[in-house]
Amino acid sequence: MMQPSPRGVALDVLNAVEERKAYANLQLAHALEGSGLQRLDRGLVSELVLGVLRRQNALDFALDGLLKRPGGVPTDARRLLRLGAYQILYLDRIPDAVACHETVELAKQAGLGRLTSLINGVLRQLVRRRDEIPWPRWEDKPVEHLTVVESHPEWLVRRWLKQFGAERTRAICQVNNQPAAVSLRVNGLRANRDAFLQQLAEAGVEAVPSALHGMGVRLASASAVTRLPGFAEGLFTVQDESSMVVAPVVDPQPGEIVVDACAAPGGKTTHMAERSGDKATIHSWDIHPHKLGLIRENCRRLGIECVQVEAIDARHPAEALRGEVDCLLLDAPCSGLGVLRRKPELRYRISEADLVRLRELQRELLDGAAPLVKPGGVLVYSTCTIEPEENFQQVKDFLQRHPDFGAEDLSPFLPDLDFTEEEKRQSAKGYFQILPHRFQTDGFFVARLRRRS
Ligand SMILES: C[S@@+](CC[C@H](N)C(=O)[O-])C[C@H]1O[C@@H](n2cnc3c(N)ncnc32)[C@H](O)[C@@H]1O
Repeated sequence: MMQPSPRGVALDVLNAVEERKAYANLQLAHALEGSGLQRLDRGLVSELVLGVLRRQNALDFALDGLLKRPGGVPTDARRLLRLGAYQILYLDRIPDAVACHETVELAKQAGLGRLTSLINGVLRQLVRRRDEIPWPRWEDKPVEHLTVVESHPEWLVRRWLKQFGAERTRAICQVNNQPAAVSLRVNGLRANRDAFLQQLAEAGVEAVPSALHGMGVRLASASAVTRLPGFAEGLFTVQDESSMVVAPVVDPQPGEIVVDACAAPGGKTTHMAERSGDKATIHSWDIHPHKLGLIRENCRRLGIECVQVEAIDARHPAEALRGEVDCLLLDAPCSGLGVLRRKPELRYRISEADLVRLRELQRELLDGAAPLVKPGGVLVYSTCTIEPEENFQQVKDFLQRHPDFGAEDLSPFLPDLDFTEEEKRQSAKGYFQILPHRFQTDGFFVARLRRRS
C-alpha cells in the first residue's frame, strides 16, 4: 500500500474539521492511528493541522491581501492556500520552495484544475512579499491585532478585553496558540510519582513533576501515551493539570457517598476513586449511554472497583439518593473556552448564543442535582471555561435560588502556588479560576458549596 504524505493526511483532517464539524484532536488521533507514518511525519501532521487552525485568521489576512477576489476562492482551494501559507509564514524548517511545490501537488491530486495555478501564483507571491504584510499592530489597534495576528474571533476579544483588561487578554490569546503539554496523573492506588518518573526516565521519556498536583507529571514533548510504560498496567491517566485540581476540592473520604453527575470519560471519577483509596461509593453518571463504556474501561484499567456507572440525566435524577449524598461533583458541560490550546477550532464555532444556551443547561443541572446533597454535604461545581456567566455568575445565581447552600473557603484544598491577591481573595470566598496563561494549563473554574446542616 502506498504511504500517505503528511501534508495529505493533514489536509484530510482539515477537510473533516471544516466540512463535517469534526473535533480536530479526535480526527487527528484517528488519522494518525491508521496512517502508518513515522514519528517525525506524525509530528508534522499535528503541527500542520493545529497550526493552521490556530492561525486561521492570520493566514486568511495574509492571503486576502494577495487575492484579486478573496470571496471568490472555493473552500477547498482556500484550505490548501492556508496549508501552504502556514508553512511559509510559521515553519522555518520547511524551505519555501518545498511548501509551494507540495501544496501544488496536493491541489493537482485533489483535481482542482485551474485553481492549481492560482494556488501556485499566490503562494509564490507570499514568499516574495511576506515582509510587506500590513499586520495590525498591538500598540495601535489591539482588537484587530488579537483578531488577526492571534486569530481569535472579534466578539471574544472584545469580551475578554472588558473582563480581563488588555495585557491579560493578550497573554491568554498568545498562550492559546501554543502547543499544550501532555500531562499525566499517577494512579495512587498502584504507583507513586517518584517511582513513575524514574520509570519514564529509564524509558527515555523526559518529564517533570507538576506544580499543580502531587501526583501530576508534565511530559517534555508530545508522546503516544498508550505506548508509555505503565499505561496497560493502569499506572496513570492522561489529564490536564488544571483538571487535577478538582478532585482534591471535592475531597471524598472512604465510606462516603459521592455523585459525579456529568462524568464521561471519567477523568474526575477515577481521580476521586483514587483519592478515597477506592473506598468511597461513587455514582458516575452521564446522559449519553455511548460514553459510559469509556468510564468503565478507565476504571478497569486503573483497578478501580468503587464506581457504579449509569446513564442518567442529571437534571432529573432518581429520588433514591435525595438528601443522601456526601459530595456531589457537577463538572458541567460548558463552552470550553478555557481549552482553546487543545481545541483550536472551537473559537470559530462558539457564539454568544451558545453561552446563553449553556448557561441555561448548567442552571438546570445545578437545580436538578442540588437536592441530592445531604445537609452538611458538599456540592462542587466546575467547568473548563473562563466566562463569567458560566462560572462566578452561575454560582452566585445558584446561591440566591438555594439559600440552604453557602460557598466555602477552598484555599485549604488548593495546591501551594504563587497566587495573585485576586486569586487568593476569590478562593477564600469559595470560587477559584485559573486563566490559561497563569500556569500554562487549560483554563478552568471550581467552586465549593456546602449545604447547611
Ligand atoms: C465536561 S464533560 C465531563 C468531563 C468529566 N467530568 C471528566 O473529568 O472526564 C461534561 C459531560 O456532561 C455530560 N452531560 C451533558 N448533559 C448532561 C446531563 N443532562 N446529565 C448528565 N450528563 C450530562 C456530557 O455528555 C459530558 O460527558
